[in-house]
Amino acid sequence: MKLPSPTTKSLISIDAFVHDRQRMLDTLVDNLEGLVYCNLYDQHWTMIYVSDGCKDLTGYFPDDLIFNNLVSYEEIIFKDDRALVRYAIDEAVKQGKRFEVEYRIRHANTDIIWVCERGNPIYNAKGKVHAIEGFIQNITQRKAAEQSLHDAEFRYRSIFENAIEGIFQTSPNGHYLIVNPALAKIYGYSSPEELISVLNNIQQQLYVTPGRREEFVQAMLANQSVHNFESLVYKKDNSTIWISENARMVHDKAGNLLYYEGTVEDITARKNYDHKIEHQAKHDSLTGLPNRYMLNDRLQQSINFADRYKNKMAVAFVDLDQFKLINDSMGHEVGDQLLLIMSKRLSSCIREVDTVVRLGGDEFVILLTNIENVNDVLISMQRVLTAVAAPCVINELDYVVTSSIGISIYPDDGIEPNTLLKNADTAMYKAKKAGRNNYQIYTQELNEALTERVTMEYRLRLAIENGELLLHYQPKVDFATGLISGAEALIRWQTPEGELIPPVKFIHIAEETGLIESIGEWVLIEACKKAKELKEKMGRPIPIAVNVSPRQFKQPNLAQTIKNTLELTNLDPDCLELEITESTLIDDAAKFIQTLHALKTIGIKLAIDDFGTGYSSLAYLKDFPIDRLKIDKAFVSNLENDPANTAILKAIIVLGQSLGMKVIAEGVETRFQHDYLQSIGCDELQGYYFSKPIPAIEFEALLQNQLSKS
Ligand SMILES: Nc1nc2c(ncn2[C@@H]2O[C@H](COP(=O)(O)O[C@H]3[C@@H](O)[C@H](n4cnc5c(=O)[nH]c(N)nc54)O[C@@H]3COP(=O)(O)O)[C@@H](O)[C@H]2O)c(=O)[nH]1
Repeated sequence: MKLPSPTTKSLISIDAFVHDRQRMLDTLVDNLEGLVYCNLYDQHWTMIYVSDGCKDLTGYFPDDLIFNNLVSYEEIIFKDDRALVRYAIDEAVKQGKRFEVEYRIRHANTDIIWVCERGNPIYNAKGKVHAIEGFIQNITQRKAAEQSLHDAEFRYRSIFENAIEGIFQTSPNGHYLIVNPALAKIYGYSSPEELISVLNNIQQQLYVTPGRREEFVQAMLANQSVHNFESLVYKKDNSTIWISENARMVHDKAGNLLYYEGTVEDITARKNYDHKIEHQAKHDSLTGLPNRYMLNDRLQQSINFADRYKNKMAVAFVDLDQFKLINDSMGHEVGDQLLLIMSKRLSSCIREVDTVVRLGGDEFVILLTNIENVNDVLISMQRVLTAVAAPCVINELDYVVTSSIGISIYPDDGIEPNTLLKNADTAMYKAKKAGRNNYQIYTQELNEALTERVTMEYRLRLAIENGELLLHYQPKVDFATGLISGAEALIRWQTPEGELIPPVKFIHIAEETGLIESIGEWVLIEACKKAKELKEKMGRPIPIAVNVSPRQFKQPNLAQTIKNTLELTNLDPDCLELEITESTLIDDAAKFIQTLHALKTIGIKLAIDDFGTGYSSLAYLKDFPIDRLKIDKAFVSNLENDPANTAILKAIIVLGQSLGMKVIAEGVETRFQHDYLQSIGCDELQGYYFSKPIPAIEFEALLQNQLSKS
């Protein structure tokens, strides 16, 4: 096929096509979002061609810029950026390359606009640059976005770099990917880089507890994150600190685990403080020994141990015998030192696996574990007795204290911690009773005695409330006249069932529990009322003696109570006598004498009861403002069989009378005893020979009988 030769018509259509193409390009260029230009390579960037986009970009019409009619492009470029633009273009010209430069221009409305200019130099036939052509685009929005991204990045970097908490990313296989300076510092490294390169196996190098990293990973898998994951970790220098980690898992879009990221806080100070507080709560502040709070824990542990190894454990309740006396008389400083010494001695008597607990005051508990043979416990306790009783020097003075120890054995004497403690306490009580400085093992009989005692205490409280107590009176007879010279009021407990309980069965319980104080007051009032009544009925004073127990005697307000009672009952003081046993002075003789004088000033009579059996030193006797010595019945009752007693009786009578006291013998049961005592000059007698203690009404009848005969 032959091609048609060009005709005039076809030449016209080619022109038209060329023209159309130019128009299309012009349209395209003018509609571009930006400015297409061609300028001279001169100092004004003199524009020789500017597309219509000029107006939108710069606010100027193209004609304003062409040949710098109104403004040159150099002037439109933001002043501070002009050098930058020139440098970029100069470099491109030098190297014959395209250029791209971002800078600011000032819009005709004075706004600053970011633009990106891309262009290239145009060379003439001699290879000299005579123009630049290119495209300038508004990039203000992109720049703003970049800026805010940059700002945000800067802020986050600043947080990362300056955070106090450590921040990390770690790979699932235990390598650090990124750490901040704070984490490096927490772990003792000079920089994050050093940490990442040295600490390259978290599992082995970081955690003190083996398997802790595994626990971290497990916790992560379970919850996708960990919170307050506290661990002891090694620092670079191998010292340890406590940290708390909060971290989460980070996955890619496909759900694959990328890394863990989280924070680390050094909580060593808090942990130490918590530890200190916990230690304080569980230990005695003076001795540092575990305290009562810890006892149950340790006791339960020992029991568990005994169960596991099928053997026994022992609970020993240790009470220091003379501690209170030393503490009260020498002051708390000496008391504290004594306790410190004792706690060390106790600790030195036991094995590492055993525990000494200070319950408070002078009470300690020793827990002995892994006992194969109870004899071993006794050997340990003998060691304790010996260690405690060794003299200790405090402020250059020697102090000696002993201990009373009660022992209970698991499981023989109880399987519950409380039962074991209670039973050891019961046994300790028995050790005290047995004269102190000894140990006692708990027995069932001991428990029964204790139960009886507790029951008795309960019943006694009820008896006081229900008015079941009453007084019997035992006459005292004057040897010289044969007349009743007074009486001793002796308490009885009449139960609703009609049983008459003698005082030996309950006075000691009242004394131990403190009930004696209210009982004593009641006895005093009853006895004073009776003495007042008898004086009125008989027309002469019939003094009544009441027994004052050691605990009552130590009441600071005893003298005042007596004064009040005398006032209340309107009784003359010389119609009341107090009988005080010798054992009352055992603790503090000076205080004893001081109280006697306070009582004496009231005008009442005072008698030393059970004289000869107690501890009163004869040297003291002369200082006692005493009216009567009452010879203990032990010297009287055996008179017939033990003639040695005659010498003692004679001596007491001579001694008492020479000190201006009357001497009365109690427990006189036979004619022989009566006659003998009379023959050696005893002043008065009291005993079954004349009368047993009898109800008030019978005593009155006796008095009436004597009165009618006189
Ligand atoms: N604090 C208080 N103690 C009191 C009170 N009432 C009594 N008591 C004390 O109880 C102990 C026992 O008293 P009791 O059973 O009443 O025995 C007294 C007499 O019955 C007994 N006695 C008297 N004569 C004879 C005798 O010839 N033979 C003999 N075997 N016993 C006899 O002696 C007891 C009186 O002793 P004492 O007090 O030492 O004078 C006793 O210790 C009482 O003190 C009270 O109210 N408060």
